[in-house]
Amino acid sequence: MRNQSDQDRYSTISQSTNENTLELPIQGQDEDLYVTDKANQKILGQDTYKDDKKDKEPPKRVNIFAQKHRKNLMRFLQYSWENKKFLIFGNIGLVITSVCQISLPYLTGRMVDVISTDKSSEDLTWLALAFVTLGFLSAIFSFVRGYSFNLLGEKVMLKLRSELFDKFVQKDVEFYDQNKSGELMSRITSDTAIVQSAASDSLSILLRNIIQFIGSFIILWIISYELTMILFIIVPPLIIGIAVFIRLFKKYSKLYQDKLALGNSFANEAFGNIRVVKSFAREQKESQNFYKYMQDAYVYGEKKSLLHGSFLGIVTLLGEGAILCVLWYGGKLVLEGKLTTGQLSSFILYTITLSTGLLAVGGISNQIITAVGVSEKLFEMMDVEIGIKSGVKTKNSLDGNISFENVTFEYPTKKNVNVLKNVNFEVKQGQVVALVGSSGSGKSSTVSLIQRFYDVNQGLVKLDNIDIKQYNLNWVREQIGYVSQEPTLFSGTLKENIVYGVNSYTQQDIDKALEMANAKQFVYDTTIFPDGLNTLVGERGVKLSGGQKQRIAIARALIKNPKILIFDEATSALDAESEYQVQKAIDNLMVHGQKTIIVIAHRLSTIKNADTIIVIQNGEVKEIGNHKQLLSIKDGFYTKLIQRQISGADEFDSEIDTK
Ligand SMILES: Nc1ncnc2c1ncn2[C@@H]1O[C@H](COP(=O)(O)OP(=O)(O)OP(=O)(O)O)[C@@H](O)[C@H]1O
Repeated sequence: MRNQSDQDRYSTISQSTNENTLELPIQGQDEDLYVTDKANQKILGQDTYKDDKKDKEPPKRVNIFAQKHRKNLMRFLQYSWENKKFLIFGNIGLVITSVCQISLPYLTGRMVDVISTDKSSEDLTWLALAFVTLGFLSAIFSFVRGYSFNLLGEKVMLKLRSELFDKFVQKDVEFYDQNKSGELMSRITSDTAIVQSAASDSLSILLRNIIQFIGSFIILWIISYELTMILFIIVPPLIIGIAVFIRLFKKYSKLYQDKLALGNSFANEAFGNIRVVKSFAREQKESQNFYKYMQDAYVYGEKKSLLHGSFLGIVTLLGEGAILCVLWYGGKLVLEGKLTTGQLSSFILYTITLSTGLLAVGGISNQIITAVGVSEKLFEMMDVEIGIKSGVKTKNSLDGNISFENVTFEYPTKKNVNVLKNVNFEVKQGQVVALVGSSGSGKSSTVSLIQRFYDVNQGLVKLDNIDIKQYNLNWVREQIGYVSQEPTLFSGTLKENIVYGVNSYTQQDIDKALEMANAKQFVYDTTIFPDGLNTLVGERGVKLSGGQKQRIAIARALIKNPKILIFDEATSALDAESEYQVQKAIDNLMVHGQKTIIVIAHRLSTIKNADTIIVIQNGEVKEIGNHKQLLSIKDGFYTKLIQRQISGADEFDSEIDTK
């Protein structure tokens, strides 16, 4: 039995994914089956992101003949056309193997006639030689086709994936406010794979099957129109049966995928929060819950199996019935001398080719339609315009003066909520400024504007008295060093993390940055890090303590020698020693006074040391001044804030000096 919280979590995930629909391509003949299976796997892989993003749209089926979709189809075919050599070779291989394969039933029929009627061993040898030649040709060109199309697919995927990453990584921060990283990841991995298979061989295979279908039909008609008429009686119910099966199979596949998606979502959450899982000793419970999700999927798996089995049974029955009818009626025609035994054999083989072609056309076209739908979303995201346009201005060096003039700002994802309202302040070069205010008052938003992650709605943000929009965007960001509250490192070595933002550096630069960040001692302490700078930090720097991470992040910001340094002081519990070490690093920098330093300050010691304190409440600047000046305002915001901190009795209580 699920307990209540499990049920809540279960139903939340259920609601989040049930809206998603998946289309499963049907299956056709050998290679088409392979392609279709690939597509299934890709669609299956996509579930991971479906869970990540509740409102992630499923791959859409679209009418590819509508002008918009045709344009889209042409756009992704463009990726194939860039590698036309492989496309052409693949298609040559495809056509030659198709011609060979379509000739084989005819040769088989001729051989039967030679054996049973002509009884000429010379003809038989020639026919056998022709058979072998076609077989060889077929094998060689199958290789050409397989190799070319697969390589083409890889090339398309390489281009598409790197292009997507490149486009995504350049988008505004706003883009990341709107799209979850899980979704972007799956766009790059799963969606591209779906598009790739359609862009490489699906269209060619579709074309080949259509040709084979029409070709077989014409040959059948030429061999015996009477017998072909018999097929007209059998084929329609077969097509209807297949259509019904596909419908049902899709329905259950979708439900199966949905259940799998729930399981994936659950597993993602469990692995992502593994520390919480362990600290509550929930491993077994999580395993049991995961099993339940899988069991739910299994129920539909069972239904699919039954359906699949029934389908095979019915198709076999109808197929064999068709062959029996052809044999019976065809046999009569042979006995009446209207048909040879060989022609009857060819007829049967062409009937098989015709039906597999029919199945494959359905499967592949479904796959292409799905791919066009997927690519539509991909291209749409790729084309999202970058709102933050770079200016052109740069300077030899920035002095570090910052000013906000009547700045009003709302987040693009939260229209009509002014996060900053008519904000005015000025920071002179080399000053240390503390931004203080209660949670949600707008401190981080202010520093986001200084880094031009967003543009203001009204007013101006100026650097050295010039509108920030006039500057080259990369140049502006190069002038600013930023250390976030919970600094994130990249997996790699300590050194790679420190030099992350600079193209050239010397060992002295690293050492200086480490020293200023108060990190040199621990980095070079071989009892802690035997590999020194070459120590691998693990994913997101998990192998480092909070304080160590913070100091490496400070060194990373300092090595580029920025004119403006922005700190978001950590509020999360660093142990006393780590906090002391980080604080020492910050104090070091504040003393230097060569940089403009903006600290989103939480600790009184930092606040007190600042030249200027800017008090922000509800997005408005309420007070500006130094510690003493602000404390002298009776009932002032700052005074109250400090008093609240004292009564809150957290980190300030031992240091507070309100005199
Ligand atoms: N990316 C965002 N998209 C939409 N709204 C946001 C975003 N970031 C912050 N906000 C909203 O803007 C307001 C100000 O947030 P901000 O992070 O600037 O506050 P803060 O003073 O830095 O808070 P804290 O001290 O808790 O970090 C809050 O109401 C917050 O919900």
